[in-house]
Amino acid sequence: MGPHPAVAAIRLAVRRVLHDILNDHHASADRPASGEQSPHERPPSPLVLVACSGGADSMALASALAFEAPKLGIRAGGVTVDHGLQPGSDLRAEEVALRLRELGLDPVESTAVTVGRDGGPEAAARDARYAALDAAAERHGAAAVLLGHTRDDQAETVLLGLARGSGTRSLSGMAAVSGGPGAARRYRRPFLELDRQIARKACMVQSLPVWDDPHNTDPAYTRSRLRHEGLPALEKALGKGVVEALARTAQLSRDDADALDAWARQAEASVRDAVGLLECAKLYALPPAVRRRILRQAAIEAGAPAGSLFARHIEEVDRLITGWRGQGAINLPGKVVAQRQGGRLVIRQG
Ligand SMILES: Nc1ncnc2c1ncn2[C@@H]1O[C@H](COP(=O)(O)OP(=O)(O)OP(=O)(O)O)[C@@H](O)[C@H]1O
Repeated sequence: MGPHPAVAAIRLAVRRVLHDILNDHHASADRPASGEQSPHERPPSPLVLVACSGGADSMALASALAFEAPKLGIRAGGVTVDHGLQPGSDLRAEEVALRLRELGLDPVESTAVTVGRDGGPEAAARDARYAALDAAAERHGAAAVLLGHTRDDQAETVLLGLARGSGTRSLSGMAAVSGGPGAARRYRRPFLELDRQIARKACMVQSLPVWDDPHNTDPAYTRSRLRHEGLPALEKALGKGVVEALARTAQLSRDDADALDAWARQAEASVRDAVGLLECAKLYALPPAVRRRILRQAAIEAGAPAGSLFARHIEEVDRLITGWRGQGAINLPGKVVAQRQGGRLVIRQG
């Protein structure tokens, strides 16, 4: 008898991603940086780490990784981050690490972080967590880090973007593959198209103990309210397919955003004058979606931090082009100033 369908589903999702990681690994081994590597030298087997909170999604992920990796000659390890936000969280983290070792993962580490306050509690915890995961990946020379985000998490992310009134990039949610410092394809999300219930079921039938983070049900957190009140209300009003539709929206938006980004990169060179300043008349002629991307990029290059640059900032800069009535300089985050001078748009740190 084969494995339970839920277990088969999580394993298949992980196996696909491990194949991608192996392909990337072999491609990079085929390009020796020094040119001195012997063509017969086999690259060492890659290490893949699972980022595990001890929750159902990432425990299911850890179990599938432990099962699939050895079959492909991949080493599998795990990291759990102790955010230090609840009493006894250090013991919890040790317990999660123990469970990961019991699954046969090696190396396994539990790493403690200090969560700051920047951007609110959720964003601060996330920043600290990714910094710790990046550091662990570097320390162990890992080829990739797996994250347990599911299709439900993706739907929540799309709704949050929608409610913020942001553009297609934000509606495109989380990428199946994304980067960390110095490693463009470090993070992989094998469960992004998988129903959260399947991960839960897979833990249950494998008798894996899971821990439910109290933050996930704490109504003080926006995402938690969305998960427990917002999405169920939407499903009640619109039908069960909402989560799937939102996840599909993410993919469609990602493709659109990628295409518009590419268009903006191409158009950028054509709107600059001989000394590299942006020409307002040429910007005016572009579609707003392309023009705003160019303006946003120019602000970032001038030193505005991407994370604090919002749509309303760019709209205001855009009005220097489309609604010119002699406005003064526009102040942007990072002490960047945008102003119109003699038909040119000057964006620089002031
Ligand atoms: N404390 C942690 N240590 C290590 N990885 C974590 C931790 N918290 C979250 N992650 C990783 O980030 C993913 C998303 O976490 P998030 O808290 O947004 O989702 P979740 O639905 O609570 O996931 P899970 O059920 O796995 O806890 C997790 O699946 C896991 O891979």
